[in-house]
Amino acid sequence: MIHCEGLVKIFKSEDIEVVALQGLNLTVEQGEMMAIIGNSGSGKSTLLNILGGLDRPSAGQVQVGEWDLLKIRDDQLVEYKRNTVGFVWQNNARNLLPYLTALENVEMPMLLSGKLDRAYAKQLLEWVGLKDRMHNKLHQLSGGEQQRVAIAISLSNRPKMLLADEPTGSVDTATSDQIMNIFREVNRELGITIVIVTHDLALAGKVDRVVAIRDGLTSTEFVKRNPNLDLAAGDGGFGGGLQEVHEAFVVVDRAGRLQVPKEYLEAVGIGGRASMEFDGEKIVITAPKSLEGDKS
Ligand SMILES: Nc1ncnc2c1ncn2[C@@H]1O[C@H](COP(=O)(O)OP(=O)(O)OP(=O)(O)O)[C@@H](O)[C@H]1O
Repeated sequence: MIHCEGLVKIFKSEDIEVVALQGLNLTVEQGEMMAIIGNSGSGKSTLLNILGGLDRPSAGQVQVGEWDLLKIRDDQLVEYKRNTVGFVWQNNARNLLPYLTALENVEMPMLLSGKLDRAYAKQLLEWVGLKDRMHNKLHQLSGGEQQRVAIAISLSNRPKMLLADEPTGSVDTATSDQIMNIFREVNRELGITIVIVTHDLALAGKVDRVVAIRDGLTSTEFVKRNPNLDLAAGDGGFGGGLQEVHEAFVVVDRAGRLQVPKEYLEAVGIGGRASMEFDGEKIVITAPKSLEGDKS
C-alpha cells in the first residue's frame, strides 16, 4: 500500500535548511495496522503529512496505492486526499464543526464530495460506540467522544488508508484503549491500512508492527511475535514492554546502510569511523583497529 524509498524532505526558509527526512525507507502492506515511533523532531509528522498529501516530498520515491506522490498533479492530489486517505489528529477541533450534531459532522465530508450516505454515517457512529449520541451537538460531547466522532469522520469517504497523528495524545487511558480497539475493529472489518504516529509505547504494543524513526531515517523495526496477543500496557521503556511482545530488527536499506544507536557507538568509543569484520557468521563493528594499535 505504502512504499517509500530514499524519501527526503527539506524545509527551506530564508537562511536555514532543515533536513527532516534524509532518505527514509518504509513499506506498509495493504491491511496492515502499524505504528511509527520516534523522539520529538525525528520526522514522524513530516512523514505523515507527506503520506496524507498535505506536504510535498523533496526527493526520493513515495508511492501510495496507485499514486506516485512525487509526481502527482495538484488536481490529482485533491482527489487523493478525498478518496484514498483519512486523517485523525490529536487535536480533533481541526476535524469538527461544534455547532453541528455528531451525525451532521460525519455527513459533511460526504456532502462535500457529493456522496451523501446517511445509513453509512450512522453505521460509522455505531461502530465508534456513539449510536445513542449521534444527534447531540459536538459541544455536548466529551473530549473522548469527540475524538471518536473524528474517527468516524475520517472514515466517511471510505478511504483505503487511515493516518493518525498522536490520536490518543489528549485522552485518558480508558479512552485511549477504546480508540485503539476501534482502530483494530475498522482495520479488521474494512481491511483498511492504518498508520499511527505516537510517542506512547503502550499504544505501540497494540499494533502488529512498530517502526522507529531516528533523525529522519527508519532505524529499528519491532514485529509482533504473537499477532493474537495485545499488550495491555508498556512499562515506558523503549526496550521494555515493546520488546516483550515484539521482536526487534535493525533496518538495512538496499545499499546496505543501517543506523547504529548512538548509545552503542559511545559505549565502544566509535566516532567518525569504525572497523568491521566478518567472521563467517557475524559482522562485528568495533572502534578503529589502528587507533587501538596507537594506544599500545
Ligand atoms: N514547516 C517546517 N519548516 C521548517 N522546519 C520544519 C517544518 N516542519 C518540521 N520541521 C523540522 O523538521 C524536523 C522534523 O519535524 P517533525 O515535526 O516531522 O518531527 P516529529 O517527529 O513529528 O516531532 P514531534 O513528535 O515533536 O511532533 C524538525 O527538526 C522540525 O523542526
